[in-house]
Amino acid sequence: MTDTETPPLATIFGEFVKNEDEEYDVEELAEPWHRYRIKEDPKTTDDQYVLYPIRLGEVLNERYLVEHKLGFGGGSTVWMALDLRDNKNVALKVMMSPGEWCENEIRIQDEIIKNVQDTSHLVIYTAAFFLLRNNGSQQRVLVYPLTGPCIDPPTLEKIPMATRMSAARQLLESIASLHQAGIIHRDLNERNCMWGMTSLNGLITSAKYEALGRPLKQTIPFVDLWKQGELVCPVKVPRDLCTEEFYLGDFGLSKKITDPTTQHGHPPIQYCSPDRLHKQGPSFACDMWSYMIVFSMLYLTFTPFSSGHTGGIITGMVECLGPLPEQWKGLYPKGIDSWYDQSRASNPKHDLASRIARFRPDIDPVERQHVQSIMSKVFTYSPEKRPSATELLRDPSFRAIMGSDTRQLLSMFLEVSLVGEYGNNPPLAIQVNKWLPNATLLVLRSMQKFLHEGPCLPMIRRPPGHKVRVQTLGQVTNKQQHTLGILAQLLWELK
Ligand SMILES: Nc1ncnc2c1ncn2[C@@H]1O[C@H](COP(=O)(O)OP(=O)(O)OP(=O)(O)O)[C@@H](O)[C@H]1O
Repeated sequence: MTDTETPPLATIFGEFVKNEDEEYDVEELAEPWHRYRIKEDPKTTDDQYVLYPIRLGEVLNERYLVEHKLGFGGGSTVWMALDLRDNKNVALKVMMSPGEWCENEIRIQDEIIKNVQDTSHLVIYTAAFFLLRNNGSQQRVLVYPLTGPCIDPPTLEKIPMATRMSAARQLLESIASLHQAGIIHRDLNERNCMWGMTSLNGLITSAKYEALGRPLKQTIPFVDLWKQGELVCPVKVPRDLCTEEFYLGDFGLSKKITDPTTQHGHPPIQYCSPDRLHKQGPSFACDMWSYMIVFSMLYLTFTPFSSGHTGGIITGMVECLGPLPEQWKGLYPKGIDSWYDQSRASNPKHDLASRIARFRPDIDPVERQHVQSIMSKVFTYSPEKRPSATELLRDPSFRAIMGSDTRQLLSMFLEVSLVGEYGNNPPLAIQVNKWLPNATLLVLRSMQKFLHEGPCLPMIRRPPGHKVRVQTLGQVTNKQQHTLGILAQLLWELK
C-alpha cells in the first residue's frame, strides 16, 4: 500500500485475529458463533433465536456507524456506535429474533419514562429502529446513551471505597424511584449495574481506539451467512475513563406490580432471592435481596453466600442465615431436606458476622455492626419483613456507612486547614488548600443529600450569628463558596 492509498475499511475498524491464541480470545469473550445460525440450517433447533450479523465500520439505519463492541447478553449483542446525525457516541442493543423479550423491555421503559420521577441513573432507550433480514423478517435495535463497564468483581478492590459506596447509594435511589412507580426490576445483578464513562464525543475513531483499545475481531466462523458479520471482543474500558456515576439498566424482565403476567426468567442464581427460587410471587422485596447482594459485592467484593457447599448457593444461605421456612419444602426442584430443618442453626464459621470480618478485616467494630445490621435486615427469608428501598435509604446504619463515605469523599477533594482559636466552636476561618473543580458536582450532590435528608452525622454546632470565613485558592463561584463553607465545617465536625 502506498502512502496515499486509504486502508481498507476492515482494517480501519479493528484488528483481525492473527494467530490461534487471538482466535481463542475472541471465541472466549464474544457471543457464541452458533447464535448466528439461521433457521434453515439443519442443525438449528426449533426454539433457536438468531442474532443479526454486524461488521465494524457498518452504518446501520443510515445513521449509526458501528465502531466497537460493548458486550452481549442472552438476547442481544451491544455495540458502540457513532450517531452520525447528532455526532455523539451511543450504545446499540441489537435484539435477537424473534424478540418477545424486547417488547417487554420497550413497554417497561416507556412506563419508566412516563411515571418514574428520577430517571437520571437509569439506562433508558432514546430511539429504536428495525434491521431487515434477507427473509424479510425484522430485528429490533434499541439506541441507548453510552455508559461505562458493568461491575467487574476482580477489579473492585482497586476502586476507592468512597466511590463504591456512592455507587451503592445511587443504585438504591434508582431502585426506590422504580418501586415508587410500581415497577419491579427483577434482574438486579452485577452485569446490569454500570459505571459512567467520560465522554469520547468529538474524537475520531482512531482516537477512541487509542483510549479504549483496538477491537479484536474475526469473521463469524462455521456459518454460511446471508450477510457479512464479525465476532468482536468486547471493549475493556480503562478505569481512568470511568466516572463516579452509577447506572441501572436492562429492563427485559421488569414488570409493573399490577401486570397480570410475569416475564419468564430470573437473575443469576447468586443474585436471586430464596423466595423467588421457591416459586413465591414477584415482589419489590426480591429486588431488595438482589440489591443487598450487589451491595455486598461493592462493600466486601464478594457475595455473602458461598456456593462451594454441596447443594450450592442455597446451602451457602442456610449456613449463613439458618434454615429456610418449613412451608417452602418441596417447592425447589431437587431441594435438600436439611435446608428446611428448623432444629439447625446457622454455622458460626459462615454466618454474616464472620463473612464480614473475613472479607473486611480493616473496618472498625462500629462500622462492622452497621454493615451486619443492614445485611441481616435485608437477608431475611420472609419477603414481607425486608425493608423497602426507601426505608433502607433512611436506615441509620445505612446512613452511617454512607456517612463514612461522605467523610472519605470530602477529604478526597478538599484539604482544609482551620484558622483561629476555636475550642468547642467552629473555626474562625477555614483555608481551603485543595479543591478539585471537577469534583464540584459530585460533592454538591452529596452535600445536598446530606442537608435534605437530615443529619446522619453530628449536627454542626454553630453559635447563632457566627460566620465562618472561607479562604480559597483559585476562583470559585458564590454557590461553591457557600458549599465549601458547609463542607469545611462538616469536615471539622468529622475530624
Ligand atoms: N448503554 C450501554 N452502554 C455500554 N455498555 C452497555 C450498554 N448496555 C449494555 N451494555 C453492555 O452490554 C452487555 C449486555 O447488555 P444487556 O445485559 O442489556 O443485554 P441482555 O441481552 O439483556 O443480557 P442478559 O441476558 O444479561 O439480560 C452488558 O453487560 C454491558 O456490558
